[in-house]
Amino acid sequence: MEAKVLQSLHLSTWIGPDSTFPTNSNSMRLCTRFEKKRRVNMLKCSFEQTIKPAIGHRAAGLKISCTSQNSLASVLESGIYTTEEDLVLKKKSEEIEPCLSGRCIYLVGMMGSGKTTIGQILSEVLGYSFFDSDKLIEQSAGGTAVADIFKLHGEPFFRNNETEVLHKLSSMHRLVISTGGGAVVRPINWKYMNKGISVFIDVPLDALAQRLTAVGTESRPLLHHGAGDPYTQTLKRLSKLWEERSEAYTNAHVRVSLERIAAKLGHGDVCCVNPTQIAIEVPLSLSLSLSLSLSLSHTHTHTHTHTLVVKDEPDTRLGTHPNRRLPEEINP
Ligand SMILES: Nc1ncnc2c1ncn2[C@@H]1O[C@H](COP(=O)(O)OP(=O)(O)O)[C@@H](O)[C@H]1O
Ligand SMILES: O=C(O)C1=C[C@@H](OP(=O)(O)O)[C@@H](O)[C@H](O)C1
Repeated sequence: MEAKVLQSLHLSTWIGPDSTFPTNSNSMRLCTRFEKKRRVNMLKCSFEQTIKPAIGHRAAGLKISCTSQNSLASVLESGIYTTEEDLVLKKKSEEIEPCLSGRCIYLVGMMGSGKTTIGQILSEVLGYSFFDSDKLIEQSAGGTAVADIFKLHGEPFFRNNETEVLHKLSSMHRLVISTGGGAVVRPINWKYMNKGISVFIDVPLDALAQRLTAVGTESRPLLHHGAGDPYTQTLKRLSKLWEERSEAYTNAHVRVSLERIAAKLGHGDVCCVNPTQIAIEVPLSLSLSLSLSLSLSHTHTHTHTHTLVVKDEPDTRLGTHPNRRLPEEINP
C-alpha cells in the first residue's frame, strides 16, 4: 500500500518502495537518498482514516511531513489516496447500479458475517442509504438494546418487530439493509425482502466464532453462554443455529462465499479477506446473475424483452447463485 500511495502522489522518483518501513498502524517512515542529499533526517507519512473506520476500507488522507535537522516538520504534499480495491469496488458498483433500478439490497447471513460492515461500504459506493434492521428495532423499542429486548420481552416480540421493520423498509428504495441473522427464518420476511435483492454473505462458522469471540457476545443474546471456553461455546451455538437456518439462507438471490473469495485471492485462510474484497463480490455476483438471467431469457423466450421473476415467496428449489433470477426487468 505504501508504495502505491507514493506513486499516486508522484513521489516515487525519489522514494522507492524498498525505502519505506512501517512504524505503527497508521504511519510509516521513509529512509531515502533524498534524506541524505537534502539533510532531511526523517520523513513521516500519516495515514488518516477519512471515510469510515471499517476494516479494509482504506481510503486515507496522506500527509507527508518532513523533519530536517533542527527544524520543525513541514507538509510536503497531501492528497486523498484510495486503494486499488476501493477503485475496483467503485467501478463495479457504478456498473451494476443502473441495473438495480433503485431496488434495495438486503444482506443476509449469520451473526457476525459482516453484513453491517459490508453494508456500510456498499451503500457508500452505490450512493444508497444504509440501514441496520437491529438498530431500527432498537429505535422502535425506545432505544432499548437488542439484548435487553430479548431479556425483557422475549424473542417472539423481537421477531415481530423485525418483521414490522422489514415491512416498512420494503416500500423504500435505494437502501442497503443489514438484516439480523435470524430474519431469514420467517417466510413473511422473504415476502418483504424479495421486493429488493437479497445477498447471502456466507462465512464459515469457525471464522464467525473467532470474530464474535473477539468482539464479545454481549450484544448478541442468542450467543450468550455460561461457563466454558468462549470460542467453543460460540461455535457450538452457531452450529446449532446454522442447522436450523442454513436452508433458509438459500432463498437469497445471490450468495457471496468467503471461501470462494479467499481461494480466488490465493489466501489459505478466510480471515485474510477484508470487507472491501467481500463487498466487491456483491456487484460481481449480481452482474453475473443478471447476465445469466439475460441469457436464460434469450434461450427460453427468443425475444428481446427479458422479464425477470419477482418472487414474493421463498423458493428453495432454485437455490442461490448462479441460477436464481433477480427481481429485475431488463430491456437490452
Ligand atoms: N472481513 C472481515 N474480517 C474480519 N473481521 C470482520 C470482517 N467483517 C466484519 N468483521 C468484524 O466482525 C464483527 C461482526 O461484523 P458485523 O459487520 O457487525 O457483522 P453482522 O452485521 O453480520 O453481525 C465486527 O467486529 C467486524 O468488525
Ligand atoms: O441470528 C440472530 O437470530 C440474531 C442476530 C442479530 O443480528 P446480527 O446478525 O446483526 O448479529 C440480532 O438480530 C439478534 O441478536 C438475533
